[in-house]
Amino acid sequence: MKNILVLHTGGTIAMEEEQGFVKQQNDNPLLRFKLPSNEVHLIVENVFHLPSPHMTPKEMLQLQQLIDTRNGIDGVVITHGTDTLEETAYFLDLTVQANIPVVVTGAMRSSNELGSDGLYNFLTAVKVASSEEAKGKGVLVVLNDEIHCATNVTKTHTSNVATFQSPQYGPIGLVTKRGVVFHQAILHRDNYRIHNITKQVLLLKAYAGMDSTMLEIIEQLPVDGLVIEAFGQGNLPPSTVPIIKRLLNKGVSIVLVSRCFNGIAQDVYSYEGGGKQLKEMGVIFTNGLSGQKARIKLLVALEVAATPQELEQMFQH
Ligand SMILES: NC(=O)C[C@H](N)C(=O)O
Repeated sequence: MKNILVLHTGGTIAMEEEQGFVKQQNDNPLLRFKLPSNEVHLIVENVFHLPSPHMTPKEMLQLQQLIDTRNGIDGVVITHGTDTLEETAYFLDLTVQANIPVVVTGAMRSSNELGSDGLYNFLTAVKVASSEEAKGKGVLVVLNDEIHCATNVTKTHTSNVATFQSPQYGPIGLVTKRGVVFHQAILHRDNYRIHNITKQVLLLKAYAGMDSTMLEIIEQLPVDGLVIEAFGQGNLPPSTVPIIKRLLNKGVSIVLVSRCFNGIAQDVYSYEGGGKQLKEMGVIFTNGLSGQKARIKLLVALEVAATPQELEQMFQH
C-alpha cells in the first residue's frame, strides 16, 4: 500500500459559492472524502487555509520543509488555489530534495458548484502521486486529466477548467480511465538545497512608452534582484538603460525574460536598449521561464550562488 501525504493549503478547491460569491469555508470538503480504493493510504494535513493570492515564498518554503522532513511517504499531493499554483509548484520543483512524486492540484469551480472539478482533480492527483512512473519527473501539476511539469505550466484562462496549459511543450502526460500515461520526457530540471528565503526580488513588465519612473522607484528600495519581462527577443526602451546600468553597478542582479511566451530571448538587436547592449551591460538572459517563474528562480538562486558568474550560470539552461 502507498502512503500519500496530502497537504491542503486552501484555494477554490476548498471554497463554496454563496449568492454569487465564492468564499472560504471553515471545513474543507476534501477532508470528508474517502478514496474508492484501499490501495492508497492518505495522510491528510490542513497546512494553510489561504486563497492563493495570499501565498508567499515563506509558505512555499514551509511546504518544502514539510515534504523533506517526512519519512515513510511514497508521494505528496498539494491542494492549492489556482492563481499562484504555478509559482508554488515551480518553487517546490527547484527546492524539494525527496525523490518521490509531488503533485499540485486545484479547482476552478468551488465545491458546491454544478460541474465542480475539485474532487475529480484531487482523485487524479492522488493517482499520479501514487504511480511509479511519476518518480523522478519533479513537481507535477495535475488538473483536467492533464499532467504538466512545473517549469512550463501556466494558468491561461480566468475561469475555464482547462486553464492550465504548457504553451511551449504541451502536457507531459494524461490520466485516463486505465491509468496514468506519460508521453513526454522531462528535458532538464534544476534543483537546489536552500534553508531560507532572505532576498528581495521584484518583477517588472515592459510596455510601449515605458520610461524610467518605475526603475527610479526601484532604485530607492532595498532590492537584491529584478526580473524584467522585456519585449520580443529581449529588448527595452532606451530610457531604461541608464538606470539599469546604475542598478547593476549597485550589485542588483537583473534577469531578463521575454514577455512573449514562446521562443528565445537573446542578444540580437544592437540599437539603444536592444539585447546586445543589455547583455554586454551584465543583464542575465534566460529562456523557458515566465516572468513570475524567473522571479521564483532568482529568489532561490540568490540564496545559493556564491558569485555573479555562478548566478549567471544557473540561468543558462
Ligand atoms: N481557482 C482558484 O483557486 C482561484 C482562487 N482565487 C485562488 O487562487 O485561491
